[in-house]
Amino acid sequence: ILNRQKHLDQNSTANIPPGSRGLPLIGETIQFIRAVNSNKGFYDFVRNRHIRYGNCFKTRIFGETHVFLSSTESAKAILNNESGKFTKKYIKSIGELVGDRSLLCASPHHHKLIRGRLANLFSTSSVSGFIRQFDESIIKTLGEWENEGTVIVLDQALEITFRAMCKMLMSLESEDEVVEMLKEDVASICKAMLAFPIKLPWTRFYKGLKARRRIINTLGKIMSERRCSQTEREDFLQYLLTEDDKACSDGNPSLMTDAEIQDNILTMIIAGQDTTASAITWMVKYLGENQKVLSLLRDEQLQIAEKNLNKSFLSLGDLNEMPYASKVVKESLRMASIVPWLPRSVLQDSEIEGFKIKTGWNIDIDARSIHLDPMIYKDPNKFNPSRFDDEAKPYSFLAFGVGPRTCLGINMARAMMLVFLHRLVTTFKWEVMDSDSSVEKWALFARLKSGCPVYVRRIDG
Ligand code: HEM
Repeated sequence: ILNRQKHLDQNSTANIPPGSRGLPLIGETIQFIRAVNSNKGFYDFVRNRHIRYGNCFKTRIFGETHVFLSSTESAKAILNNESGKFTKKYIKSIGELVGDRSLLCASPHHHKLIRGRLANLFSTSSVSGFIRQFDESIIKTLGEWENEGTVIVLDQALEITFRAMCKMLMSLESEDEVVEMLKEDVASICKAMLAFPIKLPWTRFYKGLKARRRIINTLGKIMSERRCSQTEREDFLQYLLTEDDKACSDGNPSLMTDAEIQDNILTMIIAGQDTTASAITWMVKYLGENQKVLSLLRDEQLQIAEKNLNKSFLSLGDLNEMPYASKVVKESLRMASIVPWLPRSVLQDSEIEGFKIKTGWNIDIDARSIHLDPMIYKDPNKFNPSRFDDEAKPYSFLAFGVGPRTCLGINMARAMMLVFLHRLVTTFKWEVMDSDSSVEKWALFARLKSGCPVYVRRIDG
């Protein structure tokens, strides 16, 4: 496949990508929603068309044209975006739910400013502090598991990651009343993200919007209380407010408005909770089904546990000494492809892989197909962390994206997965009680429908 990306000229012989435009006006939206509402999940819609049409195809959903691409060459060109011809774009429903000031939806210029501000929050020292907090919380949760019993991993992981996000962003503790309410509202927003953007009281989308409004109000109240409080907190919100106040008192314009801070705190909860919890759940399933891998992993982790006998919590240094666990995390992310495709919009007519791509179309890099391409990964459906002993082919590992829109929380996410792994494998043995790989309906990120029930037994029990 040629990776030629150039201005279309009058004489271009490039073709329009293959694919069906579906019915007038609604295109293939019904087929898409049918997949969203099935146990195979919304990716099934893309998988079927990828099989039928190949690495580049076109469809129409929610009134817009989408082109799906699944080659490392197109990933490189589009995600790096050196030509400046592409911008990030989510479907309308997602945009309205996270808010137009969220860095997910901001214009390229605005995105640069907000990302610059938020990137400071993810410094090495902030990740180090987070690891300690997170470890403490994991130890507490695993301590509550019975000596022997069945645990639903997804429920536990959603709880743990939500608590971690609330603490890191706003110093909210699980006992705080507001946390439970926020959790339910965030879940309603996530369920509304793939819904028809119809605002009628009984629709999923409307309920998601109402949940968003409640969250924004709560965040507004938390911010006002913070401004009046004498207590200095060490969290993301404090940092954003202090920087902002400093700029204003120096006579500079506000760095981020309150509305921007609110949209972006909400964005970080949504971007960080569900994704990491789903990834942890798949990882537990893959390990439970691959005992040889688990045994190698446990050997590595028990050595670290032994070395840390006199230390209560893991540090960043410990996580840097987990080469096998890091490969387990990477392999789990490859196989699960939690974010199945990376959405962009075309700002200027282009030619990609020999096909015409028109201004205004959406272009989606199909990360899942790349992750499961046998030409890139040998035996792609085999869970084999050692495949990452060698460097992966450039642009073939897209779990966190690449380029200027790479996941901001990548180090936090990896840290959460490694800390969870360490505590799990050094405390428990487990058996996966339901091997069904069906995914939850309406979920934006691939979540196991079974939630992955496991029967756990303490190692020393
Ligand atoms: C395993 C867990 C996670 C996965 C698989 C994941 C994956 C991704 C992916 C694929 C993107 C979009 C990249 C693109 O479109 O090119 C993204 C963006 C983002 N992620 Fe994550 N993420 C995870 C955890 C987190 C966490 C823990 C946080 C924050 C605490 C976070 C914050 C963000 C933000 C703010 C963006 C938007 C970046 C931008 O548009 O500039 N993510 N993530």
